[in-house]
Amino acid sequence: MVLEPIFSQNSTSRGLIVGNYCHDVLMRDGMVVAETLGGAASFISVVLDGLSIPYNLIAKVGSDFAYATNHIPIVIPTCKTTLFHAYFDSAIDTGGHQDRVLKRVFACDPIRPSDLPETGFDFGMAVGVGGEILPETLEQMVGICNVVFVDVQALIRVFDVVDGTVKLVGLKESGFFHLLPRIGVLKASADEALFFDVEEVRKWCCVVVTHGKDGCKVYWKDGEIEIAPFAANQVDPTGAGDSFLGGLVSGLVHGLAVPDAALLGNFFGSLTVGQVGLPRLDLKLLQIVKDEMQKRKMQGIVCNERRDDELNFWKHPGHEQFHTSLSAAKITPACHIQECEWNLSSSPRVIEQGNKTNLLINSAHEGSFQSVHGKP
Ligand SMILES: Nc1ncnc2c1ncn2[C@@H]1O[C@H](COP(=O)(O)OP(=O)(O)O)[C@@H](O)[C@H]1O
Ligand SMILES: O=P([O-])([O-])O[C@@H]1[C@@H](O)[C@H](O)[C@@H](O)[C@H](O)[C@@H]1O
Repeated sequence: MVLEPIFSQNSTSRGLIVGNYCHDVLMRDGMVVAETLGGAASFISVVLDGLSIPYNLIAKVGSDFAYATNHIPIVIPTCKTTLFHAYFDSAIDTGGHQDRVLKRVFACDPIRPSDLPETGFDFGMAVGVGGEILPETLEQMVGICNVVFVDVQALIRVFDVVDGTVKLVGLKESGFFHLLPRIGVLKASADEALFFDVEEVRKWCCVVVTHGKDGCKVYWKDGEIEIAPFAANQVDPTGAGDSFLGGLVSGLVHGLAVPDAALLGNFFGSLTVGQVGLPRLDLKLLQIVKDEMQKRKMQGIVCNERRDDELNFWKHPGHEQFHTSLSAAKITPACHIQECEWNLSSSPRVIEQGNKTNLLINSAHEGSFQSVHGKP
């Protein structure tokens, strides 16, 4: 298992995030309800910035790119920014992603090995959304990063040639399969995990499967463990997995054991589904999270003091308390979690400009904001 190197790092570890930013347009029953900055790289940035983890980010966009971001992307003047249209159908609302049809409308340039810096990184994150990560790019990443985290969506998404509908192919057919023994963690949603054999892949790398409102499960060569979710009022599932990965990696970089880091992943995933687009993280909340992470270290659960990689996969005493403390942070009155009081089935239109979000209240929806409290 190639996870050990990250345990020997500390919060000054430098990461490399690779994946394009994109424009996301969310539609409900044929109507545009929100336009937001997207791309796994942008969701992950929010979490890493919030937890003060330094990183370089390689993303490409077109000259139409509409947002201000902390990390400036490479602008390709001859391309448009990758654009996704996500169609939600309120007639089949399962509270997750199953009701969504996702179409890639434009694809910006792929990220090639020559786009990556030559210097070494403590960790890398291969987090493409529109097919921009090539096998040779991932190969280069595993060469320059001590440990690489991969979102399987970067490897197995294919796009219908006529209308861009996102489909998935088996990991074996993806052209990336041979690289699995060289990566640290493969993250997949439950739907994506159907496209590879977890029992086979866990022999080569740690596999984390996310289960929406039910949390996640971590598999490694000799064991597996379920990690409890956090309650959330889901209004938009987009980017939950990306924020999850940001939380998981941040936890590991800060020296948490794998179950605690995965819990942090669940925490940021739950914050993301409560908002449309990128999560807006309250500074007070982030400070509480950092303090709680620090407490976990003080309890002696410091992975970078352990040389036994295997031990880092099991829950240590205090894990449940860590969950309780993070849950409490979400409902601390001082922390203004900006969860929306409406969901995509009955929502005002949200337009993000720069890094600000505007709600354009459509008069047809006035007075019809749908409370999502009590939704699964
Ligand atoms: N409705 C929800 N309530 C609470 N947490 C959620 C919810 N949906 C997602 N999450 C959190 O976000 C993580 C990723 O969500 P999931 O839907 O599994 O991934 P993806 O966004 O990649 O499809 C989950 O493991 C969970 O921790
Ligand atoms: O995780 P998920 O919601 O299936 O997939 C998402 C895409 O649909 C979206 O276009 C993009 O902005 C997100 O970063 C993420 O990749």
